[in-house]
Amino acid sequence: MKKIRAAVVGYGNIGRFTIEALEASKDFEIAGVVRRNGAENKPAELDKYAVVKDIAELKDVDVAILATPTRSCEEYATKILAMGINTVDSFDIHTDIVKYRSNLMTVCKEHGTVAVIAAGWDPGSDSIVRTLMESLAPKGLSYTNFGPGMSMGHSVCVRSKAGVKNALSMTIPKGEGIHRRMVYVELEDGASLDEVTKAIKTDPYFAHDETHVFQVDSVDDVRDMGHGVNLVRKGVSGKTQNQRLEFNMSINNPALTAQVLVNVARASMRQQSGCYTMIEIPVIDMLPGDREELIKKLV
Ligand SMILES: NC(=O)C1=CN([C@@H]2O[C@H](COP(=O)(O)OP(=O)(O)OC[C@H]3O[C@@H](n4cnc5c(N)ncnc54)[C@H](OP(=O)(O)O)[C@@H]3O)[C@@H](O)[C@H]2O)C=CC1
Ligand SMILES: N[C@@H](CCCC(=O)C(=O)O)C(=O)O
Repeated sequence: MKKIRAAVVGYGNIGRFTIEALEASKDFEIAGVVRRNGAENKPAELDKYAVVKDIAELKDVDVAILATPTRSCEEYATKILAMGINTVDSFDIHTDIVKYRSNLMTVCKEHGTVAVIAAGWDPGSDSIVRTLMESLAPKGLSYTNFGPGMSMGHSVCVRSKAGVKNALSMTIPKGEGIHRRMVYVELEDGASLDEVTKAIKTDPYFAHDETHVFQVDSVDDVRDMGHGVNLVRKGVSGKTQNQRLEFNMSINNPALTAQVLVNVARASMRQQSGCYTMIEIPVIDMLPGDREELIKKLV
């Protein structure tokens, strides 16, 4: 059976774990890795792969897995979809997803391609769990409680601020879906902690949460990429009250995100052209293998 040829765009945390997830998936082959500086300082583990500056240098790519900062996803996706290549990403600014979907929908329809967006674990697999819980108890309240753990999106956001050399943003659950952000920054020489703190606290990633910023000598010394979630819903099925539903997971954040990206890359090959979030795709399309075998095993 023909393998799906995937390119990985961006080789940071999610990019590294995406290569591992692709290597572990028998139905994929790696077309190459796209990096801003191409093959310059190519890491040893990428020896057997093409590392290029532009995806146009790779042959027969079916799907590009965007492992870039969320704020760069739209630019990469728009360009790559227009080349006739599907894209998947883990865009995680919840309030901008509807607009992003609408923008990419137009590009996908014009070029006959598929984009799967907001496909990590939150947004992503948690979105599917929230949808399922809401269907099981249509009236009621759901809460998504993260961590404690490292938010990759918030850490990327802090690293993009002037004067920041490296950063870690920890998400601390305060209950009922409210979180505190504990941010650890390593500063460039001469950078002002006050100015960096102001830039962080006014960014939409942080503006709505209690946020504390601390300067450290080495982010590497304090970083741990573990994270997790506790999703709860208490509600009403039909006319019956007090239905309590819960989903928990404790994970390595980039490893889980990368696995989801590979799953939706596979699913992208099975959809009509258009832009999708994970709740719009049949979950079975995310798994490899024969459909009837999967039904026999899982249903
Ligand atoms: N939905 C979800 O559940 C989750 C979503 N995410 C999202 O994944 C994103 C990536 O996280 P992570 O892998 O930790 O980030 P990293 O900073 O480690 O990696 C991003 C990579 O993208 C490339 N890149 C392209 N454009 C830029 C740019 N303008 N600035 C910096 N790097 C750029 C770089 O690779 P190169 O140098 O090779 O070009 C860089 O290493 C986050 O922004 C987050 O929003 C993460 C976890 C969960
Ligand atoms: N999008 C998150 C994953 C979900 C956890 C989260 O949103 C948080 O810790 O704030 C991430 O980038 O790590």
